[in-house]
Amino acid sequence: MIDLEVIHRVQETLIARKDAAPDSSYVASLYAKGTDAICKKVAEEAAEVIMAAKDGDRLHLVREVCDVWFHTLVLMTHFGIGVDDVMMEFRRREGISGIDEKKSRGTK
Ligand SMILES: N=c1c2ncn([C@@H]3O[C@H](COP(=O)(O)OP(=O)(O)OP(=O)(O)O)[C@@H](O)[C@H]3O)c2ncn1[C@@H]1O[C@H](COP(=O)(O)O)[C@@H](O)[C@H]1O
Repeated sequence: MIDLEVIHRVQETLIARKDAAPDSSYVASLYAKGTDAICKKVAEEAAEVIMAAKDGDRLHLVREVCDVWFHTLVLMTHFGIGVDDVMMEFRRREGISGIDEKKSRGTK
């Protein structure tokens, strides 16, 4: 299993891009366009994930999922949310997952 090191590394780059000139990189230009433009990219990439899921090409789907994760990471970084914040939320949900498992078995 590959750990989350790569995502942390990419987020470090995204943090550094906050101080970069808008025309110096793709991410810096997205920050300069603002929240609406970043959200639009997330929505576009999510739509592309759906299309890839329907065309049945596994590699295409992996690449589109990577695009949506990446643009979500840009959005998170724009709002000062770290990878660890989301990992903590996953861990919290793991702690309550027993309740959901019972529900899915119909035992309440
Ligand atoms: N992981 C990525 C990554 N994934 C996708 N993209 C870019 O996201 C853009 C949008 O993808 P699209 O499929 O919509 O392509 P497009 O139609 O050309 O894009 P638009 O003109 O519509 O915005 C493309 O330009 C991709 O190159 C990425 N750009 C950067 N990264 C990472 O972010 C770091 C910082 O990037 P820069 O700020 O560009 O140096 C890089 O070192 C990488 O690690």
